[in-house]
Amino acid sequence: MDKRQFIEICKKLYERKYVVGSGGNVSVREGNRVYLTPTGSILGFLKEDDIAEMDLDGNIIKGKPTSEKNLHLMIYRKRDDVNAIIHTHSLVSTFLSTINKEIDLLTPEGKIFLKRIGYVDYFEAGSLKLAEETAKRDEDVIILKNHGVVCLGKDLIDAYVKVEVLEEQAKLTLLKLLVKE
Ligand SMILES: C[C@H](O)[C@@H](O)[C@@H](O)C(=O)COP(=O)(O)O
Ligand SMILES: [Zn+2]
Repeated sequence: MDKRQFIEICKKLYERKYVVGSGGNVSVREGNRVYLTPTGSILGFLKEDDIAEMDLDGNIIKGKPTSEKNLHLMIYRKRDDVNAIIHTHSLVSTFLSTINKEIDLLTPEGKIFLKRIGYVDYFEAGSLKLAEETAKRDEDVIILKNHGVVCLGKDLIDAYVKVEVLEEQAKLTLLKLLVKE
């Protein structure tokens, strides 16, 4: 696992304000091992040695993994094609979920990179129910109502691009709502 890239991506998510404070979490799967951000960590300040480790059965090998570890593990167990998961609190993507507005895929970027968006009702952060309901979806981009987003990728870069393109499509959707015809 490329720990340098893992840390770099986490830093980018923080610097570009897809998360603030200790929000958000990231994981990468390699074989039976899953590498995750530690619970309560600030993604912009992580060091390689902070990265927690689990196996797909849920055994903790190193550190204190994210409180959303069950969400990450349940998705990996169901989706062999997914090797990276990014959960953020992207502002506009999350805001639109608070007013029950779906995100329109308004440009080729959205159609090409996001394809379909799934929606999950509000369930308590870190709960098994949130993990179960999110893992039920078959999209690669999932909105967690009144909470944030989850983007799945074949690798970390793939998941990261989805986070960025999703927030751009959310901003376009908001602008469209604000502009009176
Ligand atoms: C309230 C939590 O921050 C929740 O939003 C969780 O989903 C999150 O984003 C960060 O939790 P961890 O620090 O446990 O990864
Ligand atoms: Zn969260």
